[in-house]
Amino acid sequence: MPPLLDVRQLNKSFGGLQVTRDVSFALHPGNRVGLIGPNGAGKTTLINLITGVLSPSQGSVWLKGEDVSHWPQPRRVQRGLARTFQITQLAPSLPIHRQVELAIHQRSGSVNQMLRALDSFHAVREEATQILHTLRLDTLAKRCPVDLAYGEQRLVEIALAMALKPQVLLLDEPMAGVPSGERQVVLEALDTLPSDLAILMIEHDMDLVFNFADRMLVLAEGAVLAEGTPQDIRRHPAVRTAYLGAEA
Ligand SMILES: Nc1ncnc2c1ncn2[C@@H]1O[C@H](COP(=O)(O)OP(=O)(O)OP(=O)(O)O)[C@@H](O)[C@H]1O
Repeated sequence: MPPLLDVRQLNKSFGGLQVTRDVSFALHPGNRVGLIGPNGAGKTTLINLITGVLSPSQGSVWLKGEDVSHWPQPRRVQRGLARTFQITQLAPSLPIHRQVELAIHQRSGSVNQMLRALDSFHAVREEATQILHTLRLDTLAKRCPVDLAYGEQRLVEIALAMALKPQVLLLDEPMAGVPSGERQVVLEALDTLPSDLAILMIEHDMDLVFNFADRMLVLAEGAVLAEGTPQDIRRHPAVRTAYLGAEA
């Protein structure tokens, strides 16, 4: 079976500045891969190339055996790719259950259909309830993001991504801005994600990413500096010098 996500020798330049250099890696069902690198290493650019915000200068992106390098973002979502964002993108005053329902409607293409069987609305409601339950957000279903703690808002972002039924999930700094008292809730929710989902996590919180990932990818100056198990990466001399420094 082809990988769920296959990134092949990706290169991206902005004018004379090359920010992605020959990056290749693959994700298979159940993989938990951590993507780390110093500021400006090219992590966000790589995510943008994978999701279709940017087109590669060279190289290609494959989803389930199909070259999607020039597909628009929504078509990549339909093929099983979802992402969360570094900064929360939630509608502040819409109850979270509604937001998840809307994402499900969007996935199933029914958001613009005026005449629909009541049954299908019921099914969407049930599915939204299930997603919120899995992420332990059931008690907050009727609340709006504006009334939630920041860590809870990050979980709603993950719920919205899960409503797209992805096979590959890109988590862009899920802990960004989450106060220490709320981190455990986020950690526990990440553990509830389906085991066959392939996840690529960008995260500056080293403890989190090293615990979460079974494989690490280290970017430096746009290129893959090292790849391996978290244990290998902690010991890797070039990574220690270039990135982890005193933290290693
Ligand atoms: N649209 C653009 N035009 C020109 N240069 C860009 C553009 N987007 C990113 N860059 C440059 O590409 C390099 C990589 O940026 P990128 O945001 O991908 O890094 P990053 O690893 O995500 O950094 P951070 O951890 O700070 O978010 C940086 O030098 C940045 O200034």
